[in-house]
Parts: sequence; C-alpha cells; structure tokens
Amino acid sequence: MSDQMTEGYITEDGRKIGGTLMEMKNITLRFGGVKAITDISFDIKEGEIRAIIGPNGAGKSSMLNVISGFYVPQEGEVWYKGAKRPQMKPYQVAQQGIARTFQNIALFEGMSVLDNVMTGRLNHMKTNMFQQAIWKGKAEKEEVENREVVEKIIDFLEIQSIRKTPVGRLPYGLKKRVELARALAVEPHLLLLDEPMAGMNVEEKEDMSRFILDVNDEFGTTIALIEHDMGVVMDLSDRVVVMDYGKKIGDGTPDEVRNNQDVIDAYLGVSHD
Ligand SMILES: Nc1ncnc2c1ncn2[C@@H]1O[C@H](COP(=O)(O)OP(=O)(O)OP(=O)(O)O)[C@@H](O)[C@H]1O
Repeated sequence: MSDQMTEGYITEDGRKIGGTLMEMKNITLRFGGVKAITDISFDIKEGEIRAIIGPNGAGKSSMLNVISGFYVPQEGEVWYKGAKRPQMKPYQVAQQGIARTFQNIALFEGMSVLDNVMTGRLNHMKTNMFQQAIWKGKAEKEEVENREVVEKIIDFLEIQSIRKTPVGRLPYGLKKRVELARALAVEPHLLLLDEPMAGMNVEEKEDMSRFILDVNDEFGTTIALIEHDMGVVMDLSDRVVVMDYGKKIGDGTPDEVRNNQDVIDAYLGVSHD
C-alpha cells in the first residue's frame, strides 16, 4: 500500500480520520451471466462514516456481502487491517471485528430485547459448557462483563424501557434500533449497516441518523452503510461511493458526489448507452 493510501484526513466538521482500515481492490462479482459488480476499488478509513449509494440493482447489497464475506468475488482482493484477507466464512469475518445489520430485520421475535442484544456477545464468550460446569466463577465473571457491555449499549440507544419486551411486539423503528444494539454488542471495529433507514418515517430516520452519528462519535466505530435514498446519507457520511449498474461512477465527499454529472444522471434515470 502506498503512503498516500494509508494516510488519514480531517473531515469537513473537523474530525480526524485515521489510515486505511479496509481496501477493496478491483472487485468483480458475477452471478452466472449477471455481473453484479464490475472492477470496483475503494477504501474505508479508520473512524469514518462511509456510504455506498446507488439506484435499485446498482450492486450495493452485493458489495456489502463481499465486505462481510458472504460472497466471494471472482476477481479482486479484499484488504483488511493492512493484510490481504484470505477466503473466509462470514463467521470468521465477524471474529475479525466486522458486524452487520440486515435490510430485513433478523432478530429473534419471541425473545426479549435484552436477550437479542446478548446474542451479539456470543463471539466474546470464552468459557465453554464444560468449563462452565467445573469453573463456575469464571463463567459468572464473564456473564457479568457481558451484561455490563450490553447494558451500556441499551442505555446509549435509549431502549431501557423496552429491555424486557419481546421484539415481536415492537414497532419497526425500534426493531431497527435493537438490531443496531445487537451489532454494537459485538464491539465491532467495522459496522456494516444495510439500508438502516429503509421503511422508516421521517422521525424514525432522524432518530437513526442521530444514533449512527453518536455511535461513531462515542465508540469511534468505523461505519459503512448502503442506502439507495441519496438524501438520507448526505448529512451523515464523510465520504460516499456511488454505484450504478455494478460500476463505480463517483467517490468523494457528499459535496463532490452531489455535483458529479454521472451521479446526477444516474439518479435522474438518464439512459445508458
Ligand atoms: N443472488 C443473486 N443471484 C443472481 N443475481 C443477483 C443476486 N444478487 C444480486 N443479483 C443481481 O445483481 C445485480 C445487483 O444487485 P444488488 O442486490 O447487489 O443491487 P442493490 O444496489 O443492492 O439493489 P437494491 O437497492 O434494489 O437492493 C442485480 O442485477 C441483481 O439482479
């Protein structure tokens, strides 16, 4: 990696962003004859909020799934923390500190908010059942530590009052917040959000935006999110990658991509030759 690539930068609002955390190099992903991603490169820097936007079918979900290890691209390399990532199962990617939320909420509906968030701690539990049987003290200590992390996140996301409520009974916006809480319980280095504002009303979108900014600010978590509504992410993101028909058509600050003619055309639906 060149020095330039590892350098950080200062955001428009004066935050200091670190060096390169993840780098996608010339990624191409095909499904049979369909090219979902064509030769895309971009990086994600330590501590930034990075958005990937694009119209329907642009390839955003495919890209998120490459980052999370769910899809393995036919071409290209994924670099994480300065090393080329070998082919990995999604759970191994998660163990490297990458957590995600899903567009269609993936929570245990019958379980309480607290228990759902606790499932985010599973990767952190070191004692196994055998150890728990013979070494009760250690297991108890670990349980207490995990509870402390989870309670802090529950307070932070202001969901204390519903901690015992089964998730199935919650309105959509709150479910999304619980999903965010579970992802945060992983204490991720990189948090991936799959259309975090999809299906929300204006007030819920404002709440979610605030929580995303607060998470980044309070925990220093690097955040990458995909979204097809351009307006939503512009206030939130430090840098934005724009995809269209599987290709990268823009990459830069919100202002830069807003003024990029290819991006304007893609969003206005100008036909492609
Ligand atoms: N599992 C799959 N099998 C075959 N084709 C797929 C698969 N997943 C995605 N595609 C195709 O790849 C292209 C990109 O799809 P993708 O879902 O990544 O786009 P997107 O930008 O996330 O769209 P949306 O905003 O509608 O969710 C589309 O043409 C889609 O039909």
